[in-house]
Amino acid sequence: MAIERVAVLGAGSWGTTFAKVIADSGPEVVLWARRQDVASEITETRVNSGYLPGISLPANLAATADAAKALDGADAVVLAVPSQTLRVNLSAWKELLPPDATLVSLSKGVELGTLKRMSEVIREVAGVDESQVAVVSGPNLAKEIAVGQPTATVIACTDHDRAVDLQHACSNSYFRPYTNTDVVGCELGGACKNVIALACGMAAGMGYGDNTMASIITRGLAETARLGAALGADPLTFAGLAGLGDLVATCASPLSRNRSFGERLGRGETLAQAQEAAHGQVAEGVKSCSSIRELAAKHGVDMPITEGVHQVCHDGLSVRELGAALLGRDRKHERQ
Ligand SMILES: NC(=O)c1ccc[n+]([C@@H]2O[C@H](COP(=O)([O-])OP(=O)(O)OC[C@H]3O[C@@H](n4cnc5c(N)ncnc54)[C@H](O)[C@@H]3O)[C@@H](O)[C@H]2O)c1
Ligand SMILES: O=P(O)(O)OC[C@H](O)CO
Repeated sequence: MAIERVAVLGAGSWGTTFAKVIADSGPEVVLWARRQDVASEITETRVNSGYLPGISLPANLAATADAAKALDGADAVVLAVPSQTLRVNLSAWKELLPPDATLVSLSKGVELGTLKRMSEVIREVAGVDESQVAVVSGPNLAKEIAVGQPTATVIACTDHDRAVDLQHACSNSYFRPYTNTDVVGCELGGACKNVIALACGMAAGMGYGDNTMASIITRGLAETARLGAALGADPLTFAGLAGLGDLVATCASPLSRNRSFGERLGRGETLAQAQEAAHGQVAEGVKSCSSIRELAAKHGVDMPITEGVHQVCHDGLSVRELGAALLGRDRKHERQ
């Protein structure tokens, strides 16, 4: 089914950027903003200055603070809120969802408490089959895409035809989406890389260079792939855009909120100071390190970097102690 009208719920960095990507690809887009002043600013000036200063949004992108208006007649509903808030937000929108619309998750995280992936939360709250839920994940730093820098991504859905419809709706001269049916692998790649980026940031903040970075990225990918194997993901997904691609972009970029957050901790700032510097924007890994750690324990998977990041963020371990703990572990084979 051709997608002609899309609702994007969440007007933060990625929600606003992805709304622009779709509008630049052809469909009509209505962007829902939690705050009326953000919706009004976009309507009146075509700019969301709080999240994407200087970026002019296209004419086929409308904004509203009324979710019913955004959702009316939508062929696809894109969910662009922080992962730990998805359940509450979606519960409020549930009765307004058009029955056959593709529900698309942009959020990268694992829910605290339930240990569910975002597509699982969507299925549960909206009461839909897995074939109706898609996930977008890849090396997608919003600020680069907003200025039209070339980027690829993955649209994962167990229903390949639905993924292809969505692929058509967001393909343009600067954005190239690939499809994949491995929803589990794509979601785990997106959630876990935030935690690994925190660790890379900590190392950078301590003054360590590229060898340390590459070591954390590679061993971070190894532990992500181990969790994926336990949860039935396709191992090859982790060598793709939603695995290695996103991991490299997030761990290396000063634009990443997770990496920047970790860097502040590495320089000796407290969690509260790093949180204040984020100006209300989410560094998803700070919460997801706990849910991913718990998910790994539940499945008997060893994730030492995730464990260490959790201890730094929530148990008072210092970044120096984390480095020593990781290097002091038992020696082992690379593929264990
Ligand atoms: N920014 C990026 O480059 C990027 C890229 C890919 C994926 N993501 C993922 O997309 C999701 C959204 O990220 P973002 O960058 O748009 O985040 P953001 O912090 O920039 O914006 C979050 C948006 O959600 C809204 N929101 C609704 N309910 C909320 C609540 N209870 N608490 C806080 N905000 C609430 C906010 O008003 C805001 O519009 C995250 O899971 C993130 O990991 C982000
Ligand atoms: O800014 P971050 O760390 O949330 O990362 C943004 C995107 O997920 C990169 O793909």
